Amino acid sequence: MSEQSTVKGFNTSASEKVAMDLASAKALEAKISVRQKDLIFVLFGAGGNLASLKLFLALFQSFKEEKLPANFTILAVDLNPEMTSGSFRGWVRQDLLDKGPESEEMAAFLEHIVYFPFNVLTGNYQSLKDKISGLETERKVSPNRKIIYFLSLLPNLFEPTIQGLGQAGLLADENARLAVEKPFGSSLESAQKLNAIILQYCQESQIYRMDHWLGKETVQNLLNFRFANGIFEHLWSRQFIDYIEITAAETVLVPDGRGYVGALKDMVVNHLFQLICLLLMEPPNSLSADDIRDEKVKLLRVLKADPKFTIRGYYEGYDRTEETYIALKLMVDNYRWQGIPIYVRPWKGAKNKETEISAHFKGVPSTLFTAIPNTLVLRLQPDEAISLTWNVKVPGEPNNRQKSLDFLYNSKGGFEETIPEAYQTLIESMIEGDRTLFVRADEVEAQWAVVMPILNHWETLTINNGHLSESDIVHTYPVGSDGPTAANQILEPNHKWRSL
Ligand SMILES: NC(=O)C1=CN([C@@H]2O[C@H](COP(=O)(O)OP(=O)(O)OC[C@H]3O[C@@H](n4cnc5c(N)ncnc54)[C@H](OP(=O)(O)O)[C@@H]3O)[C@@H](O)[C@H]2O)C=CC1
Ligand SMILES: O=C1O[C@H](COP(=O)(O)O)[C@@H](O)[C@H](O)[C@H]1O
Repeated sequence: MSEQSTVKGFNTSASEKVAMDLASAKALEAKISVRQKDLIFVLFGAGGNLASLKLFLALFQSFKEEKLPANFTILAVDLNPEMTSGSFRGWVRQDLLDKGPESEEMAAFLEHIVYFPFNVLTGNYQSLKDKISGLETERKVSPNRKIIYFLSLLPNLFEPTIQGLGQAGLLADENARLAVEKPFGSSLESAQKLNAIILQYCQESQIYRMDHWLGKETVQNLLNFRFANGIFEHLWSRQFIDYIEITAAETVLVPDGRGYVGALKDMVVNHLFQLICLLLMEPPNSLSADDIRDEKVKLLRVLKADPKFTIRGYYEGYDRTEETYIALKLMVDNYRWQGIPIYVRPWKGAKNKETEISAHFKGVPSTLFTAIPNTLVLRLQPDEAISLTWNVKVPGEPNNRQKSLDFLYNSKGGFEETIPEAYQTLIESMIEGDRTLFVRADEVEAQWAVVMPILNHWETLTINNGHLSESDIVHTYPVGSDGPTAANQILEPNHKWRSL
């Protein structure tokens, strides 16, 4: 009989324990190897929103958890020529204090930041190169250090920056990595152009295209949910599922700043398509970055959008043109999913922030019971959870009542671990050189190809011909609502949006 011990409430056999010990030893080995290789993290747009909201916090958290190399420097690049390393550190310090308590590690972390004023459009990249060489000497950085160029810039600055870095020879270095924030282009053509420019100067293996949703634990958990549990995968097809619904409701309104591109380009062509891929793709041959991405691309190539099944909206009081709401009916033209609608609807100005996937199962034949079909809800944020509705007999009555069986992804569900911020996970993966959570060039292009029929159709619309169909009108909706009611028109009979 095998020796049993209890780990977090589960019985664990000796062989399972050995496997767990080996996994922890491997993780420790990876951590040690990351800490031993020096790092220069060149952050373009270091004074911007994303840096302030997420990036410095993520870097600081990794620093506290000793997941950054012992010798690392953050070269913070931004426009302001008045700023010095001292004043910039003060800005970052205040930013961190706005989000959490003072801690003894903060001063030590800030010492690793050096500010460099540089205009990516007009600057001389040789001066950036010299700055980096100077830091390497000053800070005794080893010649085989890693260097990450992280473009936290508005998209119109990606191409000139990559060209500048490339022409200065900064990307030719085999230890150089390039991280590019979304959006990757604004159409298939522009995405192809951006990819071509990137690939002119780098190998695909050096590139980390960021979609921060891939760093979310609940998004990663989609693979575990599907491929580590025997029960659902057998039901995961057109035979048992009636339709799938993805809701991404945000309370925030469109920020005043620049760069909002509308719900389709901002949310669907990256975050929501990534969810759809992980949810519907075939099992990958392995968990390697390329095996997973191969399956995602295969799925994207059969994902179909139709402008006729699209509803656009913007919230009342909005004074710009890009839609703040979109609802789409998508179809997957393959053996497993043919005929099953995938409805998606992201919007801003919702009552609550909620991101969830609902798989609505087919009902039972109605000869014995009247029952509500089962729904499996994967709740990605906030209050991460998995919930299954089922029908149960009401005591003393012949009827059924719908109940739900809930698993909470927190301490109540048996997880004491804190869920890391997506950007922390992504930055650590990038340092380790693991590209699983990043988007490949062909994946980006396949994503854009799905929505091109919609974008092309929108281009051809003449707004004032008086005969616009529902799918061509941009509907309004009140802030705090579930979006325009016109979204019901793209649903097939007996399908319903879940109410929030
Ligand atoms: N904010 C967010 O929550 C998210 C953002 N993203 C993506 O991250 C990227 C950055 O977004 P965000 O931080 O919001 O943008 P911001 O405009 O806030 O930040 C960009 C920074 O770059 C600076 N900058 C502008 N022009 C130049 C230049 N020519 N040379 C050097 N620096 C320059 C800006 O300075 P100045 O302000 O003085 O112009 C600013 O500090 C975008 O691609 C966005 O789509 C992705 C996910 C979420
Ligand atoms: O990339 C983006 O994502 C956010 C939503 O991300 P979340 O982590 O807060 O769920 C969205 O508000 C923003 O418009 C978009 O660019």
